[in-house]
Amino acid sequence: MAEKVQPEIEVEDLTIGYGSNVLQQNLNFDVKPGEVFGILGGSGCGKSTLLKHIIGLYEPQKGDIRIEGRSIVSATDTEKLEIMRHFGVTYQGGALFGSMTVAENVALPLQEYTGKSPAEIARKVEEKLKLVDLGGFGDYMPSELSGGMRKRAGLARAMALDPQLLFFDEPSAGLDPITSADLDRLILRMRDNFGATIVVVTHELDSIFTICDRVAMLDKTTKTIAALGAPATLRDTSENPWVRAFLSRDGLKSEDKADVKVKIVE
Ligand SMILES: Nc1ncnc2c1ncn2[C@@H]1O[C@H](COP(=O)(O)OP(=O)(O)OP(=O)(O)O)[C@@H](O)[C@H]1O
Repeated sequence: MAEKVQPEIEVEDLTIGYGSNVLQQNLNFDVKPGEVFGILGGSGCGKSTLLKHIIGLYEPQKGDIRIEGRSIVSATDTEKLEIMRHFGVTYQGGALFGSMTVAENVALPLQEYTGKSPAEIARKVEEKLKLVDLGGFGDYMPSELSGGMRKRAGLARAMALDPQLLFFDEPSAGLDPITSADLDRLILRMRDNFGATIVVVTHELDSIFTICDRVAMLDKTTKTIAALGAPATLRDTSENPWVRAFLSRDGLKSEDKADVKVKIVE
């Protein structure tokens, strides 16, 4: 009998929003260990907000989120910090501190969370920079790097503590297609060589099919998950025309548009 593996992340009956405004409700899904899981949906449907809830930055209006079995919603501040130590996050712009060198940026989590000596930290920083093909760039300032290099430096910082769980918000936004494909390869390397579990918010269709094992598609109209599964399967077999259109380059066909209206009226 197959061994039952505990999900890395469990999202249960989750409702999220700001103030009394509900963005998404009744969200239920798991992220399994070692998978790349995509959060998709139209602009403003609440993808980044969901990610921020999962990493414990916001409190949900309702429901629970468990990371490796531990609720990040009901955790005390100390417990939350302990859970947060186990994962790495990169934000949209790479979010490096502009007044620090690349190496100093990557060293930050190591200085904050480990008792490593400066020499050990320097070794670890160079190892992580090499991993993202930025070996030798430690002394550069973020402003001296290209957009793609800054994103990779952000990734190196997110990986400084060797987390098993990584979160990326729009990793390839604003990058040219080649740089974006490099970043995709890097994400797959994290999964395949280090067994990392990765949650990614993305718009890029190429990326979705290249890196995501499964996706959750958030619908802005119904305010909940429209589809959950492997992106190619959803594109080819979903009964929801919006889901098929979103995942294909065709856009909505006219008969599907009529279908969507009917569904909304229902
Ligand atoms: N701190 C905040 N306070 C109030 N409203 C917010 C806040 N952050 C985001 N919003 C609003 O919540 C909605 C969803 O935002 P969010 O960034 O989660 O969407 P998204 O799906 O990630 O969008 P995009 O694809 O455009 O980045 C938007 O209408 C946004 O203006």
